[in-house]
Amino acid sequence: MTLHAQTRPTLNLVRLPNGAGIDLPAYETSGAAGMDLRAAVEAGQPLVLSPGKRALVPTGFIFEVPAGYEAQIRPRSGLAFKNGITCLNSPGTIDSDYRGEVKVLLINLGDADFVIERGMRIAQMVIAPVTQVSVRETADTSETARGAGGFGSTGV
Ligand SMILES: O=c1ccn([C@H]2C[C@H](O)[C@@H](COP(=O)(O)OP(=O)(O)OP(=O)(O)O)O2)c(=O)[nH]1
Ligand SMILES: [Mg+2]
Repeated sequence: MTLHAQTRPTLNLVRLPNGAGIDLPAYETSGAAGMDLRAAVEAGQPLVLSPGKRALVPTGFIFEVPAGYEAQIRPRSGLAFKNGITCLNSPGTIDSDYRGEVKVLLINLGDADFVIERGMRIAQMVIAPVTQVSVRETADTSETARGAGGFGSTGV
């Protein structure tokens, strides 16, 4: 089901000079969680990512993430599966008070050069609500059945 447009928060964005002609971030299907982001590398000067290398890829936009939300930059599964391309800091966090260009930190975990052309869809961005908490130091915690068990404590 498509979230009705009137109930959607608005993502204001500013196009930077290097973003000229780049498609706006968009949901590729009606129920998509993420909007695809495109590489704003220079036309005719593709970025070649060799195996094991990483690069900060510009998107050409400043996003004004609404207060109370964050933007998560996540890999595209197709690029990950076919080419070993992923976001090194996945999910990347775009703060609602960030006013710089959004960039995508890609790494090539595959075994071949990966060529990033201008306009290529390199990652996806999910807008998600966040909660900020007040921090209070206490002497002890409440007791639970789990206690300090973790990291496989419940078995396989
Ligand atoms: O994939 C990313 C991750 C972050 N950012 C931008 C937006 C974000 O709001 C800012 C800071 O990101 P983060 O908090 O993850 O990085 P940091 O290393 O903690 O830097 P800072 O000290 O600036 O917070 O950098 C991006 O453009 N792309
Ligand atoms: Mg930070």
